[in-house]
Amino acid sequence: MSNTIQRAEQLSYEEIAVIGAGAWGTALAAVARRAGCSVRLFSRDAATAEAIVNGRQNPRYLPGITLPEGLMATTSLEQALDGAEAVLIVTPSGTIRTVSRDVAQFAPEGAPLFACAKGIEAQTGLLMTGIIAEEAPNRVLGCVSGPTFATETAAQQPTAVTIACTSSSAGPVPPHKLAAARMAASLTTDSFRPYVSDDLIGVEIGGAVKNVIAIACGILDGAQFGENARAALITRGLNEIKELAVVLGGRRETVTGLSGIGDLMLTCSSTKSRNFSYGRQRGQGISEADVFDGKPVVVEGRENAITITDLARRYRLHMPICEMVRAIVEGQQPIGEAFAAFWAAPIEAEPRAMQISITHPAETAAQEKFEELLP
Ligand SMILES: NC(=O)C1=CN([C@@H]2O[C@H](COP(=O)(O)OP(=O)(O)OC[C@H]3O[C@@H](n4cnc5c(N)ncnc54)[C@H](O)[C@@H]3O)[C@@H](O)[C@H]2O)C=CC1
Ligand SMILES: O=C(CO)COP(=O)(O)O
Repeated sequence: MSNTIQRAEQLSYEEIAVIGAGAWGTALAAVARRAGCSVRLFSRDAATAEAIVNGRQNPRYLPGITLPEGLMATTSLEQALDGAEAVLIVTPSGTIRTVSRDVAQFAPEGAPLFACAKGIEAQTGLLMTGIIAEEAPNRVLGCVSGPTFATETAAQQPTAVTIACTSSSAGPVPPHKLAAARMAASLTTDSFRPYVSDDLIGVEIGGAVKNVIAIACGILDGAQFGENARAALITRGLNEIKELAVVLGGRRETVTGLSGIGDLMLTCSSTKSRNFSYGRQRGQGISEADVFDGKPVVVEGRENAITITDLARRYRLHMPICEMVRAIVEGQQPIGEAFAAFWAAPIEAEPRAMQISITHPAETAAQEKFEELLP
């Protein structure tokens, strides 16, 4: 056993509750269990809970992966949270308000709550921890984010994440710093490596915006625009993440970390990503109704293209890639037209955000070119 893991064991939480037994909740629960914690995983589906406890499998979300021994699962939220020293909330971003309201009822006082979903709420424009702060006040809040496909993490392939925390109170050891360090220790194994940060906003913005950029990259891939274009979108997308993070009070350098460029690179270049796959299918000409053969799949960037651009507009910040994805998912513009408008933006200094101009002379030619390439 390495020194790092021995040190981590001393700081680690003993009892952790994980809320949400989908792909990522189950993978994180498995990591915490392998790191030596006692873990109770809440599943709203009885068959999933039963399969985890008795078969060490989650056949619906992580087929073929053997989970660690002793991982408990339950359909009772109260039981999952009973005695928990820390809680990981791992349901899709659109459910975080109701889930955290329920969690607040049963989570022991003082237990920090960590958001593991990626997104921004419609109407309020709040990040995940902002929502949790409203529903579960007076708690230390944190998030776990980074380049992490659940299947790889659950199969114990090397994975690194950022854990960020904040709290309003201070002390000799600020409680949020301690919580971040303790959660990092609780998730440290030979294959899982957390890094800590105190820039909650910067970390959460990276996770939310990268899903939208991944849709854009998927569309390009599906329409066979080539890899030069993808590299350009990733780079310009990183700029959009940075601009929004900074405007909201996050730090520029966080964007160059795991939760920023790390997650952006991963999600924008792999069909393991649901957001990238969704975009790819749309780029191949598959209609909104027929993507994923009509099956319900969590594609947060679709909704977040709207929530993020709404938020950016409030701050008079222009996010051209997110605006383009919004125009496509809302059906305001056909894909070729939306890309052409984006691509024909006036030339300006590279570090600045690009501006869309509907009068740019290159627009018509670019639009024709893109329409030619599209199916
Ligand atoms: N799958 C992945 O590789 C990763 C996912 N994430 C994030 O984790 C979050 C969850 O995603 P996944 O686990 O992949 O989704 P998933 O679709 O695999 O599972 C979602 C789970 O949440 C449960 N759920 C939905 N609504 C609920 C509610 N109201 N109460 C209790 N449980 C509820 C579902 O029953 C299901 O078990 C998302 O925000 C996603 O962005 C983050 C990193 C990696
Ligand atoms: O967040 C993820 C990887 O870090 C998972 O991405 P998708 O939701 O696109 O599958």
